[in-house]
Parts: sequence; structure tokens; C-alpha cells
Amino acid sequence: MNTNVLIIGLGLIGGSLSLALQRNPDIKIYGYDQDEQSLMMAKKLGVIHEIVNHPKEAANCSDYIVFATPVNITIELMKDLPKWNVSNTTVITDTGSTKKLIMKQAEQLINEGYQFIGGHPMAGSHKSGVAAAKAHLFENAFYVLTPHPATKPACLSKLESLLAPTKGKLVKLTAEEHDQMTAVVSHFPHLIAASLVRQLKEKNKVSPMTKHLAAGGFRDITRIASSNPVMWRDITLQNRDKLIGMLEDWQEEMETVKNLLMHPDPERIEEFFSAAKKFRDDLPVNTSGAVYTEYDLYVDIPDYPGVISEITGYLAKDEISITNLRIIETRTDVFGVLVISFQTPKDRERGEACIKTYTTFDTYIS
Ligand SMILES: NC(=O)c1ccc[n+]([C@@H]2O[C@H](COP(=O)([O-])OP(=O)(O)OC[C@H]3O[C@@H](n4cnc5c(N)ncnc54)[C@H](O)[C@@H]3O)[C@@H](O)[C@H]2O)c1
Ligand SMILES: O=C(O)C(=O)C[C@]1(C(=O)O)C=C[C@@H](O)C=C1
Repeated sequence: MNTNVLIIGLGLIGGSLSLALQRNPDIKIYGYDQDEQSLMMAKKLGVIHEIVNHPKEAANCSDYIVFATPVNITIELMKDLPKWNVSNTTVITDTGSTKKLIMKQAEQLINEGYQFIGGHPMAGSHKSGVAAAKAHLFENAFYVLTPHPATKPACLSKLESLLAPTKGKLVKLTAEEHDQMTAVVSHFPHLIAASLVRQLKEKNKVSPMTKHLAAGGFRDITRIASSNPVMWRDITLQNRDKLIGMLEDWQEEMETVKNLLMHPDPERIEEFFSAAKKFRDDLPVNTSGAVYTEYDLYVDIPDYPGVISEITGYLAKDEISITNLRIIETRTDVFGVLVISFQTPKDRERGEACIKTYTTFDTYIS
């Protein structure tokens, strides 16, 4: 017998979850999105099995309901849910990046007899929309669940078994713990990335060449500034108090940095960088999720038409998958640097060997 799942919000996360859940052939996915184009595309790409034009159409026959909408919208939809004729055995969850206000709203549903367990897969991208959805997005990433104290173990197990095909690492946290930790590793870094880009924008008015000098370093640290502003507006609003606390700590840290600059002492400056490097190098890089893990290969390429398709052609011939391609435009003479990202170190090793076999281009791993 089919297990019916209704996914509301068919963007990057709802779409990726839907694709991952379909690894279980018994799952049937009903999809709803307020955006008609996303809905049509989700169906066309095989991300969902069936379109519904209102959550009500599938809510009463669904074993699970997943909200994968921006966090403020999720709260609004949760208020509406009692009108959808949902069974008290249906497990309701969400994918929102914040948990405290969502769990506060869930309290009302739980008091009315509904089953709600908060969820947040700690993997994503700066890209939005169903076209960016990937079945493997959550593999090896932490997938946080925030059960309510009244949640029955059987209900939690039921959700855990639904999510098993994501191959995420399911962990339980309270909403408070979740929002504190994600403020540190996700929400605050997004504010800082946006601020760095805003600072560049201002400085660039004075020296318009500045932005052209932005190479790997600036691009790496600010990639997430290209994320969806509406999604980040809502996350920021919902985790405002934790972010204010983070900002106060940050201001202290910046005072320390200022001090290092005002009273320069080479040893202390080196120690400042060393302590950060040591901790960063020790982060668990072999997992996906909170730590960005693409494996980059740098290739010095001459500037002639077709060079990129030539390289991707060799990789395709040897059946080596890549996850991203970009060119660092720091050098305007005859060479540029092509950065090819792979999903695993093994793929990168094969990619490097392949390029060395077919070309004389220099390759580097940073
Ligand atoms: N992007 C990430 O990296 C990431 C990672 C983990 C969790 N999340 C969380 O997952 C949720 C979805 O994020 P996303 O990246 O998939 O966003 P997205 O913008 O790619 O998708 C959101 C989808 O929700 C739809 N939507 C908006 N209002 C709606 C409504 N009233 N009814 C139905 N559908 C509606 C939009 O049309 C869109 O298709 C958010 O709560 C976000 O905080 C995001
Ligand atoms: O990789 C990215 O672009 C992300 O921003 C993903 C990211 C994160 O901050 O790590 C963003 C929001 C989520 O709730 C979880 C993951």
C-alpha cells in the first residue's frame, strides 16, 4: 500500500526532499506550491507524482505533511491547517531554518491533537527553486528534528522511517538549542557575508576596479550572499534575539582585531590566524551539510574558444561527474583559472588524472 506524502512548497528543499523520499518506491508524493510555474515544473521534472491546487485536496489522505515554505509562510499555513481535515495520525513536519517560533505555533496544533515534529535538514545552497533540487542534497548532512515533549516515540519513529531515504544523519534537539547553534553556523554568517558584499559595493564607488580584483577568497566567503533575500529576511526576523547576541560577541571579537592592528605584535597576529586555521582544518569535512564540501580542482587554461567544452567533454568521456564550474577572472592575459568542483575527493582525483591525460594544462588543488 502507498504511503502518501503532501509536500507544501516545491522549491530547492521541498523538491530535494521529494526526490529523496521517492527512493522508497511505496511513497506517493502530492505537491502544492502557490507558484503555478513551480508546480508545473515539479510535475514535469518528476519531482512530484501529483499536483494539488490546495493543500486541502490531499491533506485528508496524507500519512505525512511537510511544510517546505519560507519560515514565516509556514507559520501562516500551520494556522490554516485545522481547516484541512487532517487525521490525528498524520505526522506533520517542516524543513524551516528556524525552530523556536515554528514549535511555538506547533504547540497549538499539538494541543488540538495533531502530531507535529519540527525538522531542519542542515544542507542547502544559495540557489532556490525546484530546478535546483537534487535527491542527494541531504546525504550525510545532519537533519535536525525538534520533537515536542509530548511527542510519542512511535510518532518520532514514523517520521524517522520516512526520512531514512534522505541518508541524512537524524539528530534530536530542542528548538532553543537548534536556534542558538544555527545562529552561529548559518544565520550570522549570512549576515556577515551580506555585509562584506555591501562594504565592497561602497568601496567600489570610490575605486571601481576593486570588484574586479575579487578572487577566490572573496567569492568563497561571500557565496552565500547570493541566497534568496526573502528567505533570509524571514530567518533573520525569526531568530533576531540570537542574532543580536551573536552581534554583540562579534563586536567584541572585532575589538580584539582592532587591538591587534593598533598595537601590532607579529606573534599575536600569527596566533590569531593559527587558532582559526587549526579549528577550521579540524572541521569534519567529509560530511555534507553545514560545512560546504565541494572538492575544487584549479586548471590553468589558455584563452581560446571552446576550451571549456573541450575539458568538460574529456570529463564526460571518462564518466566523471562535476558539480560546478567557474572561471576566476583575475588574470586578463592569455591564461585564466578554471575551477571545477567535484562531489568527492575520488572524483577530483579522477578528474585531475583525466585532464592530465588529454591536455598539457597545469592543475592545482588548493
Ligand atoms: N535554501 C537552503 O539552503 C535551506 C536549507 C535548509 C532549510 N531551508 C528552509 O527550507 C524552506 C524552503 O527553502 P527553499 O530553499 O526550498 O526555498 P525556495 O525559495 O527554493 O522554495 C520555497 C517554495 O515555497 C513556495 N511558497 C511560498 N509561499 C507559499 C505558499 N503560501 N504556499 C505554498 N508554497 C509557497 C515558493 O513558491 C517556493 O517554490 C525554508 O523554510 C528554508 O528556511 C532552506
Ligand atoms: O550552502 C548554503 O548556501 C547554505 O546557505 C545552506 C544553509 C547554511 O547556512 O549552511 C542555509 C540555510 C539552512 O537552513 C541550512 C543550510
